[in-house]
Amino acid sequence: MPSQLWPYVTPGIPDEFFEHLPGIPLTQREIRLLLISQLRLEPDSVLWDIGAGTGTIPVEVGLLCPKGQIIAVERDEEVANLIKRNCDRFDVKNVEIVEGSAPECLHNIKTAPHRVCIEGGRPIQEILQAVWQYLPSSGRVIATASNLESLYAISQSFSQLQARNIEVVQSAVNRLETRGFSQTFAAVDPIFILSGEKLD
Ligand SMILES: C[S@@+](CC[C@H](N)C(=O)[O-])C[C@H]1O[C@@H](n2cnc3c(N)ncnc32)[C@H](O)[C@@H]1O
Repeated sequence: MPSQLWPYVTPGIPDEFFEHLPGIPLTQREIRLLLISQLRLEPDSVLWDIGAGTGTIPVEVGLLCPKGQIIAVERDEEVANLIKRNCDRFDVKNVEIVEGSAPECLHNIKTAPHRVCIEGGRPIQEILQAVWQYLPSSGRVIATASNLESLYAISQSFSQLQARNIEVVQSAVNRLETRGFSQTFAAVDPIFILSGEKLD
């Protein structure tokens, strides 16, 4: 049953459709689309979204893969409640919210992941190493970096974990905005998206 708020089968929900709290990060639409495409989801994939924030990824993936299962991990209680409200807003039923800090809370999750999205989870190297223990062969991890230190940390971890088929993409997105009397292109913050697979 498609959501009334987003009745389309394609992802790409406008940012302003989500409930958004001041100071709580939200992955902007075009970046979200890149992340979702890199996840290479199957209809029944189990996705762990670590550092789920406003919950835009669980909502989009929940609508895209109604037979899949999304585990949204978020350390902040107020933000975890926001994820729940955003899932309710889009009538998404296949998201379980785990409130806790990764990597410590990961052992509470009952279902192993086929795909893992790590966005903003700190400490990133420890999270990646922990996630790798739960990931089955052919499982896939994507992680984002907004600065050189995170880019290096993720890249080094992938190398230590012997991740295969590594890809790195940097976004460059501009949106037309009205500023005063002008129509101006404004840059969406660029981000690196790294992906790697576990192949035994
Ligand atoms: C960049 S935001 C994610 C935005 C999200 N993808 C969205 O679209 O709304 C990162 C989130 O990760 C959470 N976080 C950071 N470190 C964490 C950790 N170790 N365990 C769980 N959550 C964490 C923060 O509280 C924050 O809400």
